[in-house]
Amino acid sequence: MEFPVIRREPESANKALVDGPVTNGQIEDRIAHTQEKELAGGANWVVQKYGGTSVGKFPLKIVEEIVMAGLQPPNNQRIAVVCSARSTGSKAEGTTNRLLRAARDAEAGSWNFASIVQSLREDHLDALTASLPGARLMPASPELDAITTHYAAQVNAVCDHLLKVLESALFLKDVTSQTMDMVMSVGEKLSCLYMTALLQSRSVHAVYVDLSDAIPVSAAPAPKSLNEAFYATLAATFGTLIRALTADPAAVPVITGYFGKLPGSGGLLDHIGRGYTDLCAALIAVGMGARELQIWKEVDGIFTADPRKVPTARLLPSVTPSEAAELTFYGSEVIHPFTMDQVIRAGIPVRIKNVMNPRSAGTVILPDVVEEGQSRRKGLIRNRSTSLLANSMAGRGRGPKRPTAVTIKPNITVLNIHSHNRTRAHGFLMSIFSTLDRHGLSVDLLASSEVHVSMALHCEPPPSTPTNPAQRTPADDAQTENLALQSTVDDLLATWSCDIDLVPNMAIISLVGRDLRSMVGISGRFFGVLGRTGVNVEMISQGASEISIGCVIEAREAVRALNVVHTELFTFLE
Ligand SMILES: Nc1ncnc2c1ncn2[C@@H]1O[C@H](COP(=O)(O)OP(=O)(O)O)[C@@H](O)[C@H]1O
Ligand SMILES: N[C@@H](CC(=O)OP(=O)(O)O)C(=O)O
Repeated sequence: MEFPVIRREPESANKALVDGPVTNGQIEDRIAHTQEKELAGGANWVVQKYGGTSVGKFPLKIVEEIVMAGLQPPNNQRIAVVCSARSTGSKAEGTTNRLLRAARDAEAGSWNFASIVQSLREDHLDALTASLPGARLMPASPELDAITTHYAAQVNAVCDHLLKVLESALFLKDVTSQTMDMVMSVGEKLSCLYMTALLQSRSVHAVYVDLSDAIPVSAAPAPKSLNEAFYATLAATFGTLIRALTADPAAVPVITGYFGKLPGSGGLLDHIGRGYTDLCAALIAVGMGARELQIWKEVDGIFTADPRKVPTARLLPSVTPSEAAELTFYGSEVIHPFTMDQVIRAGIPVRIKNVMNPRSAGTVILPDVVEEGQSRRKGLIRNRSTSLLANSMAGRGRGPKRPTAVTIKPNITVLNIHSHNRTRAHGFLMSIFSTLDRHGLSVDLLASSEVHVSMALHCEPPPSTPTNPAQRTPADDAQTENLALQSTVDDLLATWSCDIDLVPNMAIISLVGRDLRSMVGISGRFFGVLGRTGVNVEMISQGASEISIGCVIEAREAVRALNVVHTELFTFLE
C-alpha cells in the first residue's frame, strides 16, 4: 500500500507538504520521529493492553515475542503491560464471567461459589507451572522456585480474601456494586500476578501494580458524572503511582486493568461496563505521557469488514477515532468506546495489533483535521503533527473517496409502536424513552413519524435451557434483557393507547466512513446492492451520524449482505 509523504520544512515545524508515495515502513519511522520530538517527557513508554483471551491463549508469545522483543535493541522501549482477566477459551467462559457467577451464587445463598473460586485458584497456579522454562524438568533453579513460591502465596491470598468477601455476601444475601467490583477485580489481579511471574521467570524485572485501590479517597465527593476532570485526575494519579514503582529503567510494570472503586454510587460495571481495561490502559497511557497505546487482540487490526466473515476484507492502516467508535458501536468490537477520548485528547495514537502476528503494523487510530477542528471548538488540545500525519496517511483529499468499513450487529429486535393518539406526539416520544430508560434498554437505531416509532434494540438471544441459580451461565444476562423488553412492552401498553409489535432475529448493517458525508450517491449504491441481491430492508436510519449509514435486515441474511456490500463498495470502488 502506498501513502503520500509528509515532508517537514525545517523553518516551519507545523507545515506539512504532500509529496510522492511512501510505504508503511516510512510512516512508522515518521510517527516515531515526530512523537519523540513532541511528546516531551513521555520518554519511550509504550502502554500495551492485552485482552483476557490473549493472556489465556498466548502468554509466552506476549512475554517473549512482544514484551522482551520491545525491551531489547533496536526497540529499547519502556513497556507498561495492562492485562484483563484470563480466558482460556472464549470470553464468555473466562475468569470475569465465572467471578460474576460466583457473586450471584453467593447472593442467592448458594455455596457453589466455593468451587468456582477453587477452580480459578487451580487454573492460575497450573498456568504458571505449565509455562515455566523447562516446565517439567526437575529440579527447578532456586530463582524459579522463589518465583513460583511467591506467586502461589499471592494467588492463595487473593483467592482466600475473595472467599471471605463471598461468604459475607452469602450471609448478608446482598451483593452491592462495591462488592461486585471487589469480586470482579480478582480476575485482573490473578491475571497480572501470572504475567508478572511469567516475565520474571524469563529474567525480566516485572513489577506487579494493583490499581484496585488507586483511586484517591479525596476523589470520594463524587462528581455528578465521571467527567473529564475526574478522568484527568485519575490519569495523573496512575502515572505518579506507576512511575514511583518503576524508577529502575529496566522495570516493566504489569498493571491490573481493573482500576478501583469509583466515587459515588455504582461500580465499574455500572459506569463503564465490560471491557473496562481498554479505558484503564488509556488512562495509564495519558498519565505516563506514553508515545503509543497498543491494544493487542487476535486480529491484525481493523479491516474493511470482519475478516472472519468476509474473506476479501482488507486491513486498514489507519482510521479516525469517530470511525473506530462507530464501528465498535455497530458490531465490530474494536475498542471500548470511552477509550479513544482520553488518548486522542492527549495526542497519543492508539494502535490495534495482533498477538498472533506481532510483526504486522496493525491499525493506528489517529484524529483527522475535521475532528481536530471540532475538538478545538470544545477547547481540547491535540498534537498537531499526528493529525497532519493521519490525514496524509489516509490520503485525504487525494484519490477517490470511499467508505472505510462495513459492519453488522446481530441480536437486534425491532420494536414498532403505533400511537392511536394523533395530538400529543411529544408526549408519545417522551413516554417511550422514559419507559425504555426505566428498564435499562437503549436504542441502536431509530426512525419516527408523528404517530409511529420504530426502534432497533440490541437483545442477546434467550438461553436455550432453563437455568437454576446454582448453575448460572452468561446467558442469564440475555434472559434479563428479554424480560426487560417484555416489561417495556407491557408498561407502554398500560400507559399509552397504541399498538406494538416486536420483530426479533434482526441485524443492523452499517456502512462507516469519514468520506461518506461528501460521497454523493453512496446511499443509493448501498441500498441498491441490498435490493438487487434480494436483501429485505426492515428499517432505515440515516443522518444521525454523518459518518455512517445503517439499516435493519434479517439476521439470517446478515453475512451474505455484508459480503455483497463489501464486494460492491470496497472491491469495485477502487
Ligand atoms: N472490521 C473489523 N475489523 C477487525 N475485526 C473485526 C471487525 N469486525 C468484527 N471484527 C471481529 O472483532 C474481533 C476482535 O478481535 P478479538 O481479539 O477476537 O477480540 P477481543 O479482544 O475482544 O477478544 C474478531 O473476532 C473479529 O472477527
Ligand atoms: N475482565 C473484563 C475487562 C476487559 O476489559 O476484558 P477484555 O479486555 O478481555 O475485553 C471483562 O471481561 O469485561
